Amino acid sequence: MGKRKIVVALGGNAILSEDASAAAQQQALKHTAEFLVQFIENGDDLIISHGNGPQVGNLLLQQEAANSEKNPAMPLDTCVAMTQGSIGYWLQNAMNDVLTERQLEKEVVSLVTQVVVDEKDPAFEKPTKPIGPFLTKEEAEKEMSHSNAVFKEDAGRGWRKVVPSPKPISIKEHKVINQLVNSGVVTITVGGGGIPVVQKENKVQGVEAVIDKDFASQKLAELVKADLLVILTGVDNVFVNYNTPEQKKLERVSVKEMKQYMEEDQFAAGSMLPKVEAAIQFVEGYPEGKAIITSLENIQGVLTEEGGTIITVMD
Ligand SMILES: Nc1ncnc2c1ncn2[C@@H]1O[C@H](COP(=O)(O)OP(=O)(O)O)[C@@H](O)[C@H]1O
Ligand SMILES: NC(=O)OP(=O)(O)O
Repeated sequence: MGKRKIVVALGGNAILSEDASAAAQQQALKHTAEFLVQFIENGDDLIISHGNGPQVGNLLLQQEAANSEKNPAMPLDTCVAMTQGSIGYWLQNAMNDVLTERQLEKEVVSLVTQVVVDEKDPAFEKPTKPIGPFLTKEEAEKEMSHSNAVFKEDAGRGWRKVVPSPKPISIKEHKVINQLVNSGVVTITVGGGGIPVVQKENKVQGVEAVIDKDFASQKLAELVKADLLVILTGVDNVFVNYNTPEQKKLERVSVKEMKQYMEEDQFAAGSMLPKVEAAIQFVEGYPEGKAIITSLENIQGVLTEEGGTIITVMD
């Protein structure tokens, strides 16, 4: 397999388990880096993106708890920037440590990245992006009774705060990201879906939202003309009839077939559906590209392009 330009989007389990301490997240990222380094050993050029849903929600709670006139809570765009920075810092060092252990010479950088959205995006009227901890129904109802916050049930896993999640239109730093990756630098970018901004003439202005990292990664893969968009999550494959006795794993799938499954409601909103939609959008917009949805543990399958769920425009 020749050298490829790959955008890898890291799912929640690559960063956070039960323990939300900095030390535990750094440890989880070290484990993740041990898998990711296989792309570098394979000679691929790597761009890494990651989520921030649990972290940005936790940070908002900390902001609210300490809010005072002298120490005001930061707005959501700034909280996204803060989590992009902290996770990028952990991941950059985790990658550097593993590269050093394997005696691989490679530069790694994490980049503060802003993603432009449309201020008229209907998502601002309808919050859908789950962030922060899972609550019980009773806890969520109590929170909603004394604030404007909206909580929704998240794919059978509990109740979570939801915030607007507009679609990415463009990525401010995409040219420099391309320059970095083309020079062989492992680039960590669009963390947490990117800092959401709207364009006001020649300036940008932050907006209160959390962009879905799978859509931001898709936009990035399109802008840098990646050969492969890899979406890493908690399962080796996308399934139809998921979690039922009839469940069937999907291996090589065309966009046409995937769209048929979407019509049948095979993919849960807020979990697998955005990944499938991002994969479809990438290969439709850039038919030379391929998208793979799989787990971190199955990177060997990605290296050979034989494992995971591979989505292409071809029938
Ligand atoms: N049809 C499906 N096929 C496979 N997994 C599915 C499906 N529907 C829902 N899921 C669940 O969605 C999860 C991925 O979503 P989520 O955990 O929100 O993403 P992330 O890894 O980005 O944090 C999978 O680990 C799986 O539990
Ligand atoms: N921003 C984002 O999509 O985060 P998660 O993947 O953690 O939900």
